[in-house]
Amino acid sequence: MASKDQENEQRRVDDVVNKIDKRIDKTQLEYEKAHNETKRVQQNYGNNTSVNYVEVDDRIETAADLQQQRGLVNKVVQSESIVKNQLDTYKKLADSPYFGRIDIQDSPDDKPESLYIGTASFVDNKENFLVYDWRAPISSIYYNGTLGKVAYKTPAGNQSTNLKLKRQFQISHGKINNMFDTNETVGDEMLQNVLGQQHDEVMQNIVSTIQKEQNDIIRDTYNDLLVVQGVAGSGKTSAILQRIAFLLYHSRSSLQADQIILFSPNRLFSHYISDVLPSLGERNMRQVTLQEFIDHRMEGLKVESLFEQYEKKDVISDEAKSIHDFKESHQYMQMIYDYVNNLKPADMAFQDIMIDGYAFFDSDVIRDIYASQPKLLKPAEKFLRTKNRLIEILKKRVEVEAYKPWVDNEIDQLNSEQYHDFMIGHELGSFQDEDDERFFIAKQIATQHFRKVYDAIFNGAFFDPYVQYMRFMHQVNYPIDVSSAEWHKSIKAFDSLLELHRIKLDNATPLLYLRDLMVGGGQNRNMQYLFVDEMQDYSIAQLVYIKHAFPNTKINLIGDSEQALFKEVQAPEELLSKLNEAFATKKSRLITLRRSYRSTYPITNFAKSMLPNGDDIEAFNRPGKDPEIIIRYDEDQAMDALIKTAKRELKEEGTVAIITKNLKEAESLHQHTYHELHPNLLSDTDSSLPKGVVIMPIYLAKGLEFDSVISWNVSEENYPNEKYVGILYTIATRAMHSLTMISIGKVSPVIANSHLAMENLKINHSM
Ligand SMILES: Nc1ncnc2c1ncn2[C@@H]1O[C@H](COP(=O)(O)OP(=O)(O)OP(=O)(O)O)[C@@H](O)[C@H]1O
Repeated sequence: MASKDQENEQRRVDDVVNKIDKRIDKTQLEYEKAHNETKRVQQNYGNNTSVNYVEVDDRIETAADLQQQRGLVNKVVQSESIVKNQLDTYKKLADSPYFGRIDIQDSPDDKPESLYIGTASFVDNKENFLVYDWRAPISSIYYNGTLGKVAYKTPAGNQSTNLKLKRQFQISHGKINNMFDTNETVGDEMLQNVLGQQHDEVMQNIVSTIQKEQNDIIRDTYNDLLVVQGVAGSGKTSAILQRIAFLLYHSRSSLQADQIILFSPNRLFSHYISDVLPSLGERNMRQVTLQEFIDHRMEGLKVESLFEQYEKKDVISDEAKSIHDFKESHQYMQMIYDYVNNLKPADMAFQDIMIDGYAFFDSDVIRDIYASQPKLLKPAEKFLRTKNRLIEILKKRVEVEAYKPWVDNEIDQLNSEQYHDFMIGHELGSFQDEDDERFFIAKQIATQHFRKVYDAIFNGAFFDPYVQYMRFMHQVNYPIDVSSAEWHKSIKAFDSLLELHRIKLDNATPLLYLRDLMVGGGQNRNMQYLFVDEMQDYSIAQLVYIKHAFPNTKINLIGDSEQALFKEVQAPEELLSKLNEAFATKKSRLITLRRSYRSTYPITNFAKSMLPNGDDIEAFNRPGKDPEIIIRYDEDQAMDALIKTAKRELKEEGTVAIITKNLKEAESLHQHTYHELHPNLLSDTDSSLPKGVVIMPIYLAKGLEFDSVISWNVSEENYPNEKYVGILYTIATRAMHSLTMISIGKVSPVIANSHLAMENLKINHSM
């Protein structure tokens, strides 16, 4: 490219940066003004909150005043934060104002127009767009179109134009470091550059190099269910984060960041992606792991984690596995739904509400109240009405009780301080006579006495969801390959675990579903978008429950069936049809990403050769060294090799991860290498990635990436058959630049049986 071009472009950059700098100065002043205003109002509010409360009238006035003040504080805080955001955005733009340029010509008679695209818009004082936000409708041409006629969507309908030039820039500190003209959607040269860099502690946005298929994911506003199946490292997570930024821009007036929820695989991952949205000028969405979500709803019970379930996977019998699969199916959830909706009051697990050793409300009374509700109401509505009725009865009972001698006795024994406490909010003389005042206190004493009953009603404690779930299991049609003995054993096991306040994960979601359907609650109707990353690790039952919990959301499920650690691979189309059925969605779309960006060409080629359908994966052409396999014949030698390799990699690469099959292995490695490597052993409670060597079981490495990966003990003994391909594939694809595998003894057939794999490997028998 002629350097003249670059000079001209640099002049434009200088000019734009100059204007941005001036805007920064102006905005800085506005910010200071807003900040001072906030301080002033807050101080004023502070003074007002210390007013005298003695007189009732004063109090009312003060409350109204305070409310007004509080409103004012919120308003100024909000304006300050808007100006602060603007300032941050301008500062980012001043460093790198844009990354793309498109020249378009609507008709041959028009002069081509040059548009520059960056992470946010910048408009000069004369309303000229010097930079277009990457999410503006016109910017989609940059990501989608090759030169020639192109179409793009606008709120007013489809438009078309002629794309004459597409140029990419790498600008930092206001200087163009690189620029390329390209006919491709976003040229590989730029990608090579970005991908060749070392791993950052946190994930970076991909705004300047979004690929066409990723752009389809990002800009979809039509479908209610979007399923993205993409090979490892194809940018699924990157694309959905960009999508969230896009949605927040697209629906600015109706969508807030906290109306979007992302289910992420673990806390490390949550931390890893936490910078992407802020780097695009947006607030982070809500994030939760499945474990946190279920634990929160299962107060009081310890729920088995996905990781614990995974650790036990190897030792489970075929029949037990059938039961497990059954409980994780859509069919099982549907059975629960049908069961709940056809349940007769006589079969409901009501229980007495007890106080002082007697049944204040007998379960039969409760049952009768429930049974007297209109037949057509949903169970949860009947339940709510039952609660209301019980409260009514309780209130009447409290009034009657207030006249009883035991209450009189208690009043007589009150000291003056206790008496005064009961009178708070009621000035002396506000009652007609002494009896009136005494009754007022008597009612409070009786209410206090029956508080437990009130709480039990309020919390729905007159219904036992665990017993109900067991009754459900007793009557359900379990799969034919499961014997009656095994099924009943599983019910017993559920019961025994419950005694210990524990529950297995495959029972947790159906139980929660049953409870919510029976008693209501558990639903957040405010949430608008649901994202589930690493969806292959979720059962359909879990997804059904999550959707039930966020009923008004558009659903986005992102995953890679080949990386299934916890269950078998499922064909994406088959999965989509199951999901469509489970969610009853009308508008759905499956987007498949086949190109893998994370790893070098040799690593991706090796990883894909382990898979039966690996040829579908397209490796991005980034050169690098061949993966290496080190074979040793006893554990000590293997450990030596591991230490040497880790030291070497630490010198050459940034982050080094030793990844194991399970926690036990990780713990043992940590112990054995501690003095030599000072590694960090990561657990599922960790929320940030330390520097240096890290050791972790594969399920904690989900969604993450490292400059160098060492896969521990890929032997036949450890990974005996193709059931383990998902684990080995996931481990290999965490590596960006370097992959080493260590085997104690014969290598796993998953690796060895793939002739391509062995051809691609550098095999090392001595070191
Ligand atoms: N268009 C792109 N431009 C630049 N980098 C990209 C692009 N797409 C993906 N990448 C990079 O590739 C790597 C993998 O991306 P990401 O983690 O989003 O993939 P993934 O499909 O979610 O992976 P996995 O399923 O293996 O966890 C990241 O380093 C990301 O920055």
